[in-house]
Amino acid sequence: MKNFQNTGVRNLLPEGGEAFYFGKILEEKEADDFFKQLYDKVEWTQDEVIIFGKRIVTKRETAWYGATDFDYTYSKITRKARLWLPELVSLRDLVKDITGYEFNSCLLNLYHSGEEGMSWHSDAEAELGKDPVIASLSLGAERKFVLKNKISKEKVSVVLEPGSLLLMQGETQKNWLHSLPKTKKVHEPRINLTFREIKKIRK
Ligand SMILES: O=C(O)CCC(=O)C(=O)O
Ligand SMILES: [Fe+2]
Repeated sequence: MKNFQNTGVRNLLPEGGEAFYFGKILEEKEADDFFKQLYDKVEWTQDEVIIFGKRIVTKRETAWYGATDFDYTYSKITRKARLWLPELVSLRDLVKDITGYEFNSCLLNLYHSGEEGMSWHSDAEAELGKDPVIASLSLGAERKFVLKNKISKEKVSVVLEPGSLLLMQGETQKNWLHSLPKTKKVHEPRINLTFREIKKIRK
């Protein structure tokens, strides 16, 4: 596991995991350009989720990309990942230069406004293996991201700026949940990319 403390990047979590906020790793213009390219080029799809037995189509849109067309299951539906776009390769490589980690897949989320968010969860799918490393890059609107300890319920929040990077590693997914709260204050869209390493690729 990599340590970033000596680079001046602080672990936001007091215990039980590591969440390093690197701040902006892209200049404003670059972040804007990536936002526009991805907004247009990514094959966004709305997810269907079953809540209280009812099939509901989420407003938030998602997409999976990666090195191969592996199968992934998301809210109980299995789909095939799409192959890397050039923009995603550039961002993946940038994240690798900064963190030292290699990733073979990326989940993208498009939140059209503050009315869309993501509820409490941890990224602990079996495909990711034990103690996954997840690099989260944000574009577009600034949004608050909150981590909550599963036992003590202690909360830690951070504002994810456009062009910024957050890295979760160690036992973060085991001990902490995270969410992107809805907010009435944000009217602009946001794209989030979470780079992940799928350990067992199913095709
Ligand atoms: O949009 C975000 O910042 C969080 C996304 C997230 O938690 C996920 O995709 O698992
Ligand atoms: Fe997540």
